[in-house]
Amino acid sequence: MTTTTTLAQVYREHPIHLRDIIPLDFNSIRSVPDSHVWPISDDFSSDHQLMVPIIDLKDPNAVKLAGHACKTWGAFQVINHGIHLNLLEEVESEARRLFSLPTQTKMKALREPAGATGYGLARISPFFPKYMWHEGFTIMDSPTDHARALWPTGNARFCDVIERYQKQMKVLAEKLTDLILESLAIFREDLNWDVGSPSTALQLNSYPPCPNPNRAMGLAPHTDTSFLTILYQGSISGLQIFKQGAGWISMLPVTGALVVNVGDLLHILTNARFPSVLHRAVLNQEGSHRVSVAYFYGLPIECSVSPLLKLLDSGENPRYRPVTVKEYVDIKSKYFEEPLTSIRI
Ligand SMILES: O=C(O)CCC(=O)C(=O)O
Ligand SMILES: [Fe+2]
Repeated sequence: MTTTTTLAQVYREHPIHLRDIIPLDFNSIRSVPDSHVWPISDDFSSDHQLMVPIIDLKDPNAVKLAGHACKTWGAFQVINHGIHLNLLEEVESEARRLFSLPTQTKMKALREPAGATGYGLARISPFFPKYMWHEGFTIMDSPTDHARALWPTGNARFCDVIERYQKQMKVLAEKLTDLILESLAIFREDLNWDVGSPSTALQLNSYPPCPNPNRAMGLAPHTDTSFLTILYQGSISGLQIFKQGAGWISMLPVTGALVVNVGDLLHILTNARFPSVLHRAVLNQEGSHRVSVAYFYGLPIECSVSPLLKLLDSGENPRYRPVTVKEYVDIKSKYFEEPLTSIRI
């Protein structure tokens, strides 16, 4: 008998303690509690002049530029991506509407300990000694169940915007995947991706105004478990990526642009030629409430991922053993720090 697993089912095997799910009641808090105080870091505000590439998808050189950006940065921003600014603004506004609900209402959609969707802290929280100044809302497939809990009498607008966004993100993620594969001279036929549909998730993030933004962390450094991630961050900065030799670089918001991050699965497939980018979100110094919307695009859960031999230089060995997406998500849920090391050959 074959059973098809879903991403949510993989997460079910890694229950999280409620204390690592329930966010702080940010509305009632006047100072940063010790549980949320991070060691002072002098690198929160990065003054590097380096600029992550902005790629125009209509540029005839887009393929080459995307390949170069993935290789040297593990990230880039895209413009002319085909998603209307209106829809980006609508999804941001729905996210703000959700996070502005009273705490008791948001708690009605709280993620369950063994759950994958709903309101709560980031999944990476248990791996850090301090809590983040963050609340999130995860959607997989249909948003309706949680939306009904949040707005029992009227949730059509939220669901409509989210569903339109999910649909368009999927189209864009596929377009970006084709672009990236083309930059590597890889054809879809070289891959074994026809074993199900892509595993995707939509993550709404909220970073409420913080009384002491230099002592708290928005979202701690991590790489995404996806193949690639498409992030809308509105007009408030906060996202930073780590670049070897340069340190933390701010990803400055560009009106209407979307951030594309290389995720772990693309990292494995390319034998680290396109490295998954370490990134974090720091808090806004001016006390603005920042929200962001991340679309994680992953490969089918049963798909086996390994470095493509076609990409290896002569004498270069594959660094990673083959893993299925399910197995990799499982490993990352257990060993947050070194998931890629644990599959090294
Ligand atoms: O809010 C941001 O800019 C980053 C969000 C992020 O990295 C994530 O949701 O995985
Ligand atoms: Fe991320």
